[in-house]
Amino acid sequence: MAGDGVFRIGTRGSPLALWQARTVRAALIAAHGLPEEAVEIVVIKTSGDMIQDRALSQAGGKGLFTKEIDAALLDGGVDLAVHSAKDMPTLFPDGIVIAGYLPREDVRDAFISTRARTLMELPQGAVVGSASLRRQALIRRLRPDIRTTLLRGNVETRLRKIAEGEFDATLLALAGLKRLGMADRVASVLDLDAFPPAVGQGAIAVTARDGDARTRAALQAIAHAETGIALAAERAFLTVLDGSCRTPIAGHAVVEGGVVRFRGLVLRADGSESFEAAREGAPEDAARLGGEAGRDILARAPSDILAH
Ligand SMILES: NCc1[nH]cc(CCC(=O)O)c1CC(=O)O
Repeated sequence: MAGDGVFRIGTRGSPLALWQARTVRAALIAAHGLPEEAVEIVVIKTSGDMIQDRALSQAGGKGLFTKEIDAALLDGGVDLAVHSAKDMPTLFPDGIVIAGYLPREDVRDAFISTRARTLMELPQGAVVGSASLRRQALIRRLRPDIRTTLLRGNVETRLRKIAEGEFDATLLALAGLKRLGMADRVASVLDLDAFPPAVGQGAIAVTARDGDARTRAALQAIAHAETGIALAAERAFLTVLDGSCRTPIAGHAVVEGGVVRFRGLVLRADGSESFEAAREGAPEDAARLGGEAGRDILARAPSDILAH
């Protein structure tokens, strides 16, 4: 859209979002030998940024972080947008496509606490703050005695509340902490098997207008194919199960030696039950494999777990 040859990148304004947008900007400049002024960052406030007092699952779900940015893309105010893949809705409006993903960061969750080194070592009845239904359910599956309460806000706010003793512990994505240079706050890293990540965790997605060949071609040069394959499996899984954004869901795919391996999990909110499915196959079948895993769980899980 930009007749001036400039690429405008839309992003939220949180420190993590800005880090992600700057990383995409630097990658574009490096890949195409662009001058600094050829890629601009445009900060866009989203509805999700204004809700701090309740879980987002209670406020309308994930489109909250993308709606205003999608509108800016569609009206040409920006040419591409950068998102944490974890916070994206399963569907974008007509006319917007995911043009690629950056190479994925570590997908695991990190344990942060002033009281213990690991989740299992927390004292009986400890209070863990988290806004994530998945983390709450996985915690209670491992430690039914632990109380989980709502803890929202950006990464810095959450770390401050732990330091001030408002909660005994919290869990955050290791990816975000690394990007913000705060990995030194991590007490321990959770095991992938016991604590599978959210769909998209650690991945950064770039969206563009479907018909904008110039921007899409430019993004092709920085897109990481294996991350795209993994995300195709994970997002297909989520799409099948997305009946309710109040269901704790985990999903993770890896591409190794030309094979994609996916594992997905649906939990009851209190962690008392969980349903798992795994598939592996050719990378070009990634979306089909993720979707099959989702339907497998749909066929087995009690309907009240997945109900609205
Ligand atoms: N929901 C907020 C959010 N979205 C992406 C990340 C971390 C970075 C990532 O997963 O790429 C976080 C914070 C967190 O869960 O700790």
